[in-house]
Amino acid sequence: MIDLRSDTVTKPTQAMRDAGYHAEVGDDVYVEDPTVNMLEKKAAEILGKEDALFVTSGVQGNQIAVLTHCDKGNEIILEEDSHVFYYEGAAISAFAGVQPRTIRGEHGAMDPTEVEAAIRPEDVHLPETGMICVENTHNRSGGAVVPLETMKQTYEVAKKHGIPLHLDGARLFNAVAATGISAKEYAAQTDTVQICLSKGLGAPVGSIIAGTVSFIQQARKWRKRLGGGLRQVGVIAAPAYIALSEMTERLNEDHANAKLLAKGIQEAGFKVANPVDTNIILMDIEDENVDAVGMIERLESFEIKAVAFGPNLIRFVTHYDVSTNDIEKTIMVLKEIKTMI
Ligand SMILES: Cc1ncc(COP(=O)(O)O)c(CN[C@H](C(=O)O)[C@H](C)O)c1O
Repeated sequence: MIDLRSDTVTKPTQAMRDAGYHAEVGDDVYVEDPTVNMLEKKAAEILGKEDALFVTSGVQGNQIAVLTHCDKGNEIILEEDSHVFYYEGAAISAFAGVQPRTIRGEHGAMDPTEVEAAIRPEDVHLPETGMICVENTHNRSGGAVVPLETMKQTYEVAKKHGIPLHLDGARLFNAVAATGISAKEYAAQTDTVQICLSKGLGAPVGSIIAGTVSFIQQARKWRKRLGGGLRQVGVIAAPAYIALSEMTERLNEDHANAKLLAKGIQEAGFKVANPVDTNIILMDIEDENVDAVGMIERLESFEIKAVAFGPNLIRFVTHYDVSTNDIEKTIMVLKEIKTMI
């Protein structure tokens, strides 16, 4: 089985499993788990933030950021295909009582001028803009890297208007690997940032949110309110620590595999819809005699898994558990399928 559905399917390495087994633990509600404390300290250092908090998932991290930054009745500005808007079950409204103000980005990057134009003026009729949310890399644009300059200009707008900027950096380290720009430099253009340890970095569970000491203090309270008060969390924080400290360097391997697959998709006679900056490839089958559901079924008959990103769009994601050999097999299968449709 070659699983190209997502980098969320990565399984922990043996070293991660051993680390979890041997982890020193304590009750994290009393902030006494030495392993998660070490992970949070390391994450804050890497991201150049005062403090950090381990959370159970990227969604929990993003939603805690919304709950901490915003008040009920606020509006948040975010990209129309962003994860926070598209895939988090309207949690921003369900939990935080805020409404989205979406902007269509170019390869996932919102135009800072459009962001500024969307900020609400003070008026009794209008919601206050409570937060601006950026996503880098941008999942639904095919893992597109949002340029640092765009992030800088967006953050300038946010600071000018006194509005907090949160980065959904679920795949931030993929942007780092693609550009050579450090996580700290990207995070410097944000007030708060969420990074996933459980995707391409291979941890079994977990994300980190980072920001000021005061933000993390409030975020810890919101995490508790959401039932996220973790006890002997070192068992999963130890693998996450390995993910953060040892698994970022290898992401270029995933990017090379992604480019190899993109080339093979084109050789097989299909179209690639994105520039393939990182580890995500979008295959456009609009002109084919099969839709996304039919293509997924055909791939599965050859023991290859992918996901539909639209009626005629297939997403493939490369990751730690996909080898170059798997990519070559996938290309051969696509060539075979092309002769069948
Ligand atoms: C940009 C971004 N931010 C946040 C999340 C949520 O992370 P988790 O809650 O799954 O840990 C995801 C997960 N993305 C998943 C995937 O790509 O397969 C699905 C779509 O939820 C994400 O892509």
